[in-house]
Amino acid sequence: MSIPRALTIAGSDSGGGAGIQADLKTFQELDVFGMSAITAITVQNTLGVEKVYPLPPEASAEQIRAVGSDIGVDALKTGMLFNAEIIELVARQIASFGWRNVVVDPVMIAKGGASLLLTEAIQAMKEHLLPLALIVTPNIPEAEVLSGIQIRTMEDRREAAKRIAEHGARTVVIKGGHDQGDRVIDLLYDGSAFTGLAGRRIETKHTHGTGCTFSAAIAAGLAKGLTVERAVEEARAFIQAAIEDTLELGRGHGPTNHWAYCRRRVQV
Ligand SMILES: Nc1ncnc2c1ncn2[C@@H]1O[C@H](COP(=O)(O)OP(=O)(O)O)[C@@H](O)[C@H]1O
Ligand SMILES: Cc1ncc(COP(=O)(O)O)c(N)n1
Repeated sequence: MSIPRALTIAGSDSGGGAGIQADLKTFQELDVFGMSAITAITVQNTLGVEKVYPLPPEASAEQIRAVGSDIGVDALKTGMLFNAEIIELVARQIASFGWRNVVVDPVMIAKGGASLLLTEAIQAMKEHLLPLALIVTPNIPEAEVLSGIQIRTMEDRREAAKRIAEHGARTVVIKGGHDQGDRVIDLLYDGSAFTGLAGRRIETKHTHGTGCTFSAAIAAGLAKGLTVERAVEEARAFIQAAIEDTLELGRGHGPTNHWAYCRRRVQV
């Protein structure tokens, strides 16, 4: 039996709700063997990011080389990459292995406002990483930065997706977590057609790590051989359950519940 293998290249969240920790929990729940290449260590809890310690760029590259050359990678995701040097070395490793199932979560700013990507690194992300992406998953503020346009309407969102695709990402998913109203819509653009994945908006402050969890679930689906559309659909169901079954941890913006999706499946 061959076990699907997924790699996360991201920052560590000591609070366990986002970053590497969220990704590995998600891989585990979705029956995928999880591996990690840590790019930075954050001192973080539900109240916010207190400090960021980026690792030397070679540390990220060497972790990727070590797992890629031995264990193998069926799919990977990137999260917090922090600076241009890390982005360049990570992109070089991904390209040298020729990995295709690449999910880029262009993490820029934590929900609490801390910067997880230096402004000068945005160009490196567009130039080196987006061309390698099978899927890129910006939230609305990240989509505005990557596309250079302000997003107010659904039409703006479609235009932004087209512009982001011009950087080379095969599929663009603009996430709707920042939507107002009673529905959230994640917009998927595959280079020719748009698909809206709508869900009920859950009123909660416990959404720490939603984007990390969502992109990790997509990578898990790709590792198992799902199509892009199926992997995104399952990731939406995973994050919806994880937000709904809140854990109420911490005094600030708490983590989502990584057990929820699979526990529900066992019950039905
Ligand atoms: N309050 C919410 N209710 C339902 N789904 C949500 C909510 N907040 C986020 N999501 C979903 O979580 C995923 C991550 O979206 P988002 O929160 O926008 O990402 P990020 O963490 O990068 O800001 C998306 O699939 C989005 O639709
Ligand atoms: C290490 C790390 N990676 C990513 C996020 C983004 O998550 P969120 O936007 O939910 O704060 C984070 N807070 N910490």
